[in-house]
Amino acid sequence: MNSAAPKIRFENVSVSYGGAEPAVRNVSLDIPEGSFTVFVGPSGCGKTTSLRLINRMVLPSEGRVLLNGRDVKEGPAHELRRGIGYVMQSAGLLPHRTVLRNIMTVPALEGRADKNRAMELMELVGLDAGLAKRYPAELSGGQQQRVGVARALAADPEVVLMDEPFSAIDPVVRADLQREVLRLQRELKKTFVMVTHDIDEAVLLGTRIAVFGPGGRLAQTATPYELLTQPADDFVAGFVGRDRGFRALGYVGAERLDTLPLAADPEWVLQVDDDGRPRGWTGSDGVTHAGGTLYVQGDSLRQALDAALSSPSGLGVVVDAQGRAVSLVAPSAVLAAMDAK
Ligand SMILES: Nc1ncnc2c1ncn2[C@@H]1O[C@H](COP(=O)(O)OP(=O)(O)OP(=O)(O)O)[C@@H](O)[C@H]1O
Repeated sequence: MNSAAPKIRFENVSVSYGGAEPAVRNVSLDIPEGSFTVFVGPSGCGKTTSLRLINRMVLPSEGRVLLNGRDVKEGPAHELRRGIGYVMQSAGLLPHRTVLRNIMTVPALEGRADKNRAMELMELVGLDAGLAKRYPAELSGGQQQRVGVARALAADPEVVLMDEPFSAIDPVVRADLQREVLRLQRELKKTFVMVTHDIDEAVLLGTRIAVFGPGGRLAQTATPYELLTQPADDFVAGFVGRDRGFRALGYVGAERLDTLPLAADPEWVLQVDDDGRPRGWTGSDGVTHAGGTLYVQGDSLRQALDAALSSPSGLGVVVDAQGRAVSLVAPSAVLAAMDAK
């Protein structure tokens, strides 16, 4: 296949379940190979339906969906789905099967169950090998979802679909799982398509974000940065939220950030340890205060602004890769660097 051609293409796709409004309305969308594409939007705007068009769980009423340039309607559904892993909101594990047998569900159907491969997958998704013989009910929600991810990867699919995979998981575990999935996608370089209604999750994970709006309309497809800085219309701007400007800073490198010498402010003395790592700020009253967040050289402007605003002296500490203080940054310098963009 031509490498420039999209992995998945929606061509003027509409889906009607027979209601007054279509669930998906005239959606055209290209999903590049190896991308992490996120479908995001409020409830009921056609995200899940769109995801299911890819593995043919739903058929278009109009238009077509192509995978590798081929209409997904062609050929048997089971062949199509062999190349597409699917992770659901509730992990959807088979309760009477052990973790290991759950992971091997799809390969076993094809007579290719391989226990060593299943153990490798457990390790890949961060599951302790000791859990292999447990049953789903003996796992936490987060562990079950990891099993769901391992199962989706078991047949070595080229595309992985995930439908709100983290929404039933508590926030701390969710952050862990999000990081793992991001790492997995980068490592495996597969095409991931995920549905969420959480814009922060979309911005965190997505390399491409498709925002769905009321009536199953595709309102915008963009990179996270474009979405935060150039929402296509009022609906997208409202959905993305009010602090989008601040979040967009997370994507802006700080190449042209003006910094100050460590002794720039006579009122405040930066304390450092023997290795030059910051240990706090001593004010003119002689009291030493804990420092704020540190800004590691090369990080985004968002981190630079955070360091400046959280510092008791009002000046953020810039550190090198070894954590040694090298300079200071004022909030005004961050704003100037933003303006220069
Ligand atoms: N099997 C179905 N039969 C009839 N109507 C359906 C069916 N599945 C979805 N719908 C309707 O289609 C519309 C889009 O639903 P869909 O589940 O795709 O939206 P969604 O954006 O994923 O929403 P949510 O975030 O709530 O899951 C909704 O109005 C829904 O009620």
